[in-house]
Amino acid sequence: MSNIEFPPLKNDLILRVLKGEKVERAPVWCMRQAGRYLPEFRKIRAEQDFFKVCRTPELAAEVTIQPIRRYAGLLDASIIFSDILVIPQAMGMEVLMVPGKGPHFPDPIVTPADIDKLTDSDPDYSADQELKYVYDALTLTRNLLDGAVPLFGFAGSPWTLMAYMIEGGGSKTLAKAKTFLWRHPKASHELLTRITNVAITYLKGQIRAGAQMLQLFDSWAGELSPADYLVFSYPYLKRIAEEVNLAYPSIPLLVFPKGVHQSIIELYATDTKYSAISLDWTTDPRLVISSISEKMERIGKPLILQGNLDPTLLFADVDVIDKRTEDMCHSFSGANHIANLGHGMMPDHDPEHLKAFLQAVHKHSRK
Ligand SMILES: Cc1c2[nH]c(c1CCC(=O)O)Cc1[nH]c(c(CCC(=O)O)c1C)Cc1[nH]c(c(CCC(=O)O)c1C)Cc1[nH]c(c(C)c1CCC(=O)O)C2
Repeated sequence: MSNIEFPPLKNDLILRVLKGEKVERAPVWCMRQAGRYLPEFRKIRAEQDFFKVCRTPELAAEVTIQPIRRYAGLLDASIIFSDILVIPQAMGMEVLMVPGKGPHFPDPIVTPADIDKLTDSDPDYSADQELKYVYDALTLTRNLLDGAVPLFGFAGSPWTLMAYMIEGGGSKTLAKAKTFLWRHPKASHELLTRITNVAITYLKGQIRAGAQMLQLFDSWAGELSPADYLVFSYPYLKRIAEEVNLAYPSIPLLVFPKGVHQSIIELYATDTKYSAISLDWTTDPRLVISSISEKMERIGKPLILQGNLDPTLLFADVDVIDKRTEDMCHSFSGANHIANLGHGMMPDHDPEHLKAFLQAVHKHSRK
């Protein structure tokens, strides 16, 4: 935990759920809750480059707190405004955020020799130094939150980051990244190991700076077959949880392996140090709960699941949002539940519809 003294926490609902406690209602937050669907965010982005916001603690803190302010009393967690791609940047790669298009790497990894250009193998390399601006943003944000809600830190999974570093941006098929795996398995494992090492340092640094929980985003998990996932992604995420948990056993770790199969979700629940697993909307929580709750009881670990409303449901009418959120909350009964969307907020979502979702969770998840 952090040695810094912070304002006392006023809402610890999500932290109690993550300890396995039974609580009065499901805590709720949303992936990408700070973002372009909020006019107050667009106002800042109209004047500032995306990574400038990430690198300026005052701006990152302001944008992190915007949804907490707007939805006062309705959100139960904040997540530091940053991006998973700060790790590739911290390893020496250039990443631009192109308006309307998303992330762009002008000089992606094409051959195994390109891995040698990454800076993390330099003798005087320090991931903590490269990423200090995120630590500063976390410390400032935690102070400015004044204990309203706990603060998440996060990182991308090694596989998802490797895929971006090779694709050079978004992709429909990940053909380049996967071709690299098949052609260069040894270099792939070297790259994954190096990203893992930086991620572990980075996540521990986020805890020292004030992060109270951490989420690992494996957004491109579902692009790998279950067998390949067990070779190229799962072992690295497992190791991250082991090493962070060893250093800071009281900090809860969450993992979002988007699009994976049931068998992988079960492995995360039973065989890793992750406290909670975030489900996307294509997974039926009832199936996860019915197939593993007995085993979880035997091993003495609570089953804690996060999710999983289809984000496009926020485009529906508010009465539909209310009903579908009620169904969603019920589908998690039998597990400790953290309500969330099954993926992030979208730029054209209506802020009032997010409010309807948050209110519906408060209404329908009461025990
Ligand atoms: C894959 C991924 C990225 N970034 C992230 C992921 C994992 C989660 C997921 O799968 O969505 C994680 C992320 N990105 C951002 C956050 C901030 C915290 C929060 O959740 O509110 C978090 C946790 C801000 C952001 N990251 C980005 C934005 C929008 C960019 C802008 O302001 O112009 C925000 C608010 C940009 C980004 N960053 C990334 C992409 C693909 C894009 C473009 C998407 C788009 O344009 O909507 C990479």
